[in-house]
Amino acid sequence: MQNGAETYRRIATISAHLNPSPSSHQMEGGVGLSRANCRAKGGSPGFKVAILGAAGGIGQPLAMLMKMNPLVSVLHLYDVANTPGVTADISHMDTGAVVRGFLGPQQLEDALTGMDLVIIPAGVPRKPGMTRDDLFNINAGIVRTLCEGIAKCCPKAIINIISNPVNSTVPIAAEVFKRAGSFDPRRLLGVTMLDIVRANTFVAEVLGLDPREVDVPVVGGHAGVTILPLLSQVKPSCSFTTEETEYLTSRIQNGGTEVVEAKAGTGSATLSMAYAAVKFADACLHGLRGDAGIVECAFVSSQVTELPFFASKVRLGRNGVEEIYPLGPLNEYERTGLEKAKKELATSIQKGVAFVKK
Ligand SMILES: NC(=O)c1ccc[n+]([C@@H]2O[C@H](COP(=O)([O-])OP(=O)(O)OC[C@H]3O[C@@H](n4cnc5c(N)ncnc54)[C@H](O)[C@@H]3O)[C@@H](O)[C@H]2O)c1
Ligand SMILES: O=C(O)C[C@H](O)C(=O)O
Repeated sequence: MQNGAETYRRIATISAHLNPSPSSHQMEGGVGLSRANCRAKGGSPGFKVAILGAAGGIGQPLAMLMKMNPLVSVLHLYDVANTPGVTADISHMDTGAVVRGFLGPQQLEDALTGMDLVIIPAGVPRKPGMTRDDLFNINAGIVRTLCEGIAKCCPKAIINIISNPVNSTVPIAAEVFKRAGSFDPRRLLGVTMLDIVRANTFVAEVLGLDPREVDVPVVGGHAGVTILPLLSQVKPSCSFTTEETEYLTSRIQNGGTEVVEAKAGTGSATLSMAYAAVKFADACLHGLRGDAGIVECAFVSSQVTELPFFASKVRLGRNGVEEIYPLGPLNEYERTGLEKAKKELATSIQKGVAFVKK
């Protein structure tokens, strides 16, 4: 038997579906706001997550996978195009998270207010022949604007930056937050998880193992020689010939280009990236929840080297990055790689900082 409140909830749901507010571009599963409020009040406890660039090649599968994450209670999908369709589609999945869509800059603040975690895959991808740095001119401005919104509306949120070039967009975000007086280095993380996912896969192939059993630390940054796999620290413990080391290092460093070339002008990695982004976001949410022993590699504000940002293993907790681990013992091949990585990283970091300061 239905009680009065339940009957009211059902009538409100049906009426919202039949009479969506024509003045509102903000979408609750494509049907209007009253249903959103109704469901959100009764919704399961969990974290509020926003995806900025949610209608893109990464954004869509990422939104789908986050809708399946039991730690997420509210999922905000923001883009400058196509969010109504993506929101309507994803909202029909019978999982716990309430989905709301936001379209265009006027709705950015609504999309961000109250968020615990903001994931940013907004921006243009590479075409064959381009470097990630070639994306700087367009993506730098996009990341700056989105981070200005974050500084205003959810300055305590954990930020996962996917937009390339990560080696510059993370420093851009940091400068924006510093200017706003809200920079907390623990809460800003560049997503390098795809490098780890690839490294685990390629190393497992060489070793004849299940990739789920393999753990390869990848440090430095997220472009070319700045992607530095530490093959001497692979778990389970193993060794590689010089030929294997060179093959694996090159394949891991060029994994993104391998996909860009295979996609022949239609974009870069989207599905494996969405998988990696969710793996990383899920680790951040487990940290936020207070789970112990959550360790992943990420590109963060760091003192592991003389550079202000560097990717290495970090422990995630209630405040984001709780601890940054040193690189551990490196062999001669890795030490040479580290010097090359640092040289390129220094330039990319400086370029990002200068972009906001100019
Ligand atoms: N960190 C990594 O490992 C990694 C991996 C793959 C791709 N990427 C990067 O992720 C970015 C997105 O790739 P994609 O394949 O999803 O591209 P895409 O073009 O398919 O999607 C990008 C989305 O961003 C949206 N967008 C553009 N400007 C925006 C703004 N101002 N605010 C909000 N949304 C905006 C677009 O409308 C589009 O929906 C690229 O920069 C790519 O290089 C990073
Ligand atoms: O390679 C790209 O441009 C996208 C991304 O950074 C990747 O590593 O796949």
